[in-house]
Amino acid sequence: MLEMRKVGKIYGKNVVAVDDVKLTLEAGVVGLIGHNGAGKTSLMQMIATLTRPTTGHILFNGTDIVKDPDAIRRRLGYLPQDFGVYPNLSALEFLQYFAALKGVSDPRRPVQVLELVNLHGLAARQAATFSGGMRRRLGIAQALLNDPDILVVDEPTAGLDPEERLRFRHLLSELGMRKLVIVSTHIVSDIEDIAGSLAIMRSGKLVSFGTPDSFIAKARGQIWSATLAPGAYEALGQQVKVLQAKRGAAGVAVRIAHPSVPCGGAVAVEPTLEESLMAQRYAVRELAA
Ligand SMILES: Nc1ncnc2c1ncn2[C@@H]1O[C@H](COP(=O)(O)OP(=O)(O)OP(=O)(O)O)[C@@H](O)[C@H]1O
Repeated sequence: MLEMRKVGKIYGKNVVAVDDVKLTLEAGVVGLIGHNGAGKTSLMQMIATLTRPTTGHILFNGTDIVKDPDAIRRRLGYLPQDFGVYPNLSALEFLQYFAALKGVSDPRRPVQVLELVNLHGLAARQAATFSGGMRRRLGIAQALLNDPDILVVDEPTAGLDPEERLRFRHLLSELGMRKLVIVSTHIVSDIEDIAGSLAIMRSGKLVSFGTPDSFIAKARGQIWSATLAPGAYEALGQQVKVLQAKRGAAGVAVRIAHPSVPCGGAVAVEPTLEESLMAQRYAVRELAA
């Protein structure tokens, strides 16, 4: 459905934002994971035809989207990172406005998409009074107006509370049953239960692509749990990669990524997806010690 052939993006003379990305995607949820500045937004903007690749080609159902951007624009929904709402319009008016801009002529469609994102009870309310999660859902509703085959969503859960995150995840997961949903994030937990595949970007390159299980399988036998005295914890922290540390009465409970037994008393544990990605230096998390 969507094929990236050696796609590159250079800003100005020498900022390489995306570097030689080759990837073919079909329906399902794809998590695009990478640190800040990895090139996720740049890649998504090229898919959304908001900017052109400097090198390479992107094909949608076999058609080059630079030569024929309308081929994908008609079938695409895009929720940018900095999506804003017009403060004086109600949720329904906002969608009616976007429907007109997008040439969606069916007058029932704005109401249908409000139902899809579970905001129909708030159709008459001013979007300016919505919470962050409601605004994101309204953003998705806007992106769904044309019933797209591809939905591109950039950092959708930034600033959402846990309940809103969960609701949002369900929504993307449902949409991924029928569409290609590309979700960028640097928060692994946002997509771990819903992504069928993960594309890992670093410094503009696609460094790994696979199912969540394949990343976990690679880390199996390399994630350890141990409880250490504070002094021992500090010494060990210099030698091995500590993924998580929690101080308690019995000492510091740690989870460690290491190719072999890292210390006395360490027990091999089943890796979480986040730990698997952290072990391979694809994801980071602040340590809570
Ligand atoms: N319009 C631009 N002009 C110049 N450099 C840019 C532009 N947009 C992005 N960059 C640079 O390109 C690189 C990739 O940025 P991009 O926004 O694509 O990364 P990202 O993975 O989406 O990051 P984040 O998670 O912070 O949104 C960064 O070095 C960034 O500073």
